[in-house]
Amino acid sequence: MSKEPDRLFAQPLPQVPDFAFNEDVVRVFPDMIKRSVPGYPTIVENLGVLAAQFAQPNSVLYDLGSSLGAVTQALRRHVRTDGCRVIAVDNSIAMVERCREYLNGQDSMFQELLPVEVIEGDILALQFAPASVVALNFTLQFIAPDERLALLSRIRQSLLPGGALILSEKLRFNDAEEHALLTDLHIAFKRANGYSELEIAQKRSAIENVMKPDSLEEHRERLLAAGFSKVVPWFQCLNFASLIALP
Ligand SMILES: Nc1ncnc2c1ncn2[C@@H]1O[C@H](C[S@+](CC[C@H]([NH3+])C(=O)[O-])CC(=O)[O-])[C@@H](O)[C@H]1O
Ligand SMILES: O=C(O)C(=O)Cc1ccccc1
Repeated sequence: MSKEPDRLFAQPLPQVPDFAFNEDVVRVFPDMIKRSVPGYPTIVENLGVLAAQFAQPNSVLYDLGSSLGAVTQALRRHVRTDGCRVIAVDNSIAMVERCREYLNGQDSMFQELLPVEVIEGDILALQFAPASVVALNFTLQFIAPDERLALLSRIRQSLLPGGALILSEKLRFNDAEEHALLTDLHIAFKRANGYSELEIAQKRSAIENVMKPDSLEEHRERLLAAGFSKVVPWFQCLNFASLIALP
């Protein structure tokens, strides 16, 4: 994957455009997500470990909003269950092209990886096959809030017994003090990773219209409303968390 550093918001912009997963973002994405999301490498690596516990024979593992395929590759490395295959889906053409290149490269270096198909498409329009693992790793927060319940319900319907949805998201907090503290600590994390005050401010204004985080309580209630029976948080670092939802 590209090692180009993220300097997308380093210069003052007369008007900060809404954030989009375009070519410019794709080029710097691995650096951007690692320096912006506390715990990201831990979440991705352990998603593979978790998935191996839920994978059922002859089923599909979905990586929804796959970006450059980091989660897909963790699934392919850890899951050894017979007859499993991974379907990665993203609606950014730029992401999908680079994702296919990356995964092809991995195929030429390692044997025994699960087969994978990378689909360019909207996860809201996807026809789900019977699935044992569905990963939504920092993707639901970019889906329009009024579409989220229907999407989770369709995922729930596609899940096989013994399977799981793994949902990672940036969190918002209903308690104003808790929200302010964790937001400040996230800014400190970004600063410690070399982002300037200008970069932090411009990125914040770029994402505010396109990325709408929910609280942990909202996630839990919506997952239960979608038909999941149990919601178990397994990771939190500052205002970023990952949940296991069981069918
Ligand atoms: N409706 C949609 N349909 C398909 N894809 C979508 C949609 N909306 C957004 N996306 C895609 O969801 C991804 C979200 S990034 C996921 C990181 C990855 N999971 C990772 O673990 O590296 C999260 C982030 O950058 O914070 C982008 O690639 C979008 O194009
Ligand atoms: O950068 C941030 O503040 C975030 O909340 C995370 C993020 C990471 C990558 C793309 C968009 C948002």
